[in-house]
Amino acid sequence: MHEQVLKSKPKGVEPNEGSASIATSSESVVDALKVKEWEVGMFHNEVAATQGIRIRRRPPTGPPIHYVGPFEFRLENEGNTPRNILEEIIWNKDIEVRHLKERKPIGMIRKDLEKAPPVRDFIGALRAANERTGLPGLIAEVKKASPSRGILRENFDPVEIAQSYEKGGAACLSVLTDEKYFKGSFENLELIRNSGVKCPLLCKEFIVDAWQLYYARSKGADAVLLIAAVLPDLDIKYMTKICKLLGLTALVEVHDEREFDRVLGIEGVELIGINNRNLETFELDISTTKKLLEGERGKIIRERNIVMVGESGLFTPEDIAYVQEAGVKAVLVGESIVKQSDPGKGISNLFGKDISV
Ligand SMILES: O=C(O)c1ccccc1NCC(=O)[C@H](O)[C@H](O)COP(=O)(O)O
Repeated sequence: MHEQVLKSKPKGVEPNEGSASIATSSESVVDALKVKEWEVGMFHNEVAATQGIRIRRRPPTGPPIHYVGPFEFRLENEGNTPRNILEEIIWNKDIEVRHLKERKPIGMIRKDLEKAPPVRDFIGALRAANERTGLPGLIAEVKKASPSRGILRENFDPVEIAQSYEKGGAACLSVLTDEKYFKGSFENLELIRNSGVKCPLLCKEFIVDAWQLYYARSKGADAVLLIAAVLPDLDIKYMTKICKLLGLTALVEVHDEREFDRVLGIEGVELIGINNRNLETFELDISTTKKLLEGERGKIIRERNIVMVGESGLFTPEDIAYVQEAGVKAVLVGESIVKQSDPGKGISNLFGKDISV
């Protein structure tokens, strides 16, 4: 493996969490633990790689520190530098969730859960909209920014946008809660939930830990996103079970055939999204939805009555017709509607007709 010296620093200067400062015997134990953590992280990645998952999890403490005299060195190699934007988001999320968990352990969240608003039927709302309009049920996304598009809307009032979406005929809403890359927040989710908006809410987060499921529910979410490009099968199985216990709907997202086949192998999945956007390269291609639903996979979906969602890159009535023809009963749309001065009217433009009636 190619390695290069990333940084050196005198001992005692803290470079990032967990680094040792003075070489004592207790610190060599700490170092040994760090090496162990690193190895466990590697093990997780090896298991994930056997399932075709390219997104690696962050090495818990980075690679082991090497001491040379009064200096410590970390080695930069392909194992401790994110390879693409999705991997970078996931590595940051790992750190963020670790800190949030420390501040709010699961025992504390359980108390909040008792006070959480009742769960709304996410899939039921999508099916009802599809039956009512004959068009895919709309999950309208409340999103201020994204890594691929930058700022989408300067004048961003999450509640106003949510209300306008609901008035325009959205069946459900997707609320970005990631702050660093999407300028979203859990505060937005709570504000929308407490504003009188009745649409069920998807907490659009990068889930890396089951703790986040409890947290999302405690903040009023009705559904969460599980990304197959990030989560190994066992995590998806475990998390879908927890979702069921909490009453949450899991929208499991795939982007290619391999991810789709993995998800179809997991019992109890009822809602699957096909993301037309490659989250590693940002490439958009709405034929991804069609390609994945052709042949045997489409047949399985129909037999199991799974609701399919076409996600990303949908801008025109022709795009909607194209993914509907491919077999989706719902669509998840952000950019094309959130950018409109009147997002509700943006929905009519997107569908080519008023779907609120
Ligand atoms: O959109 C991005 O740049 C992005 C980057 C990394 C991870 C996820 C990302 N987007 C999430 C989504 O897929 C979209 O927010 C969602 O499907 C709506 O897409 P669009 O209608 O194209 O805004």
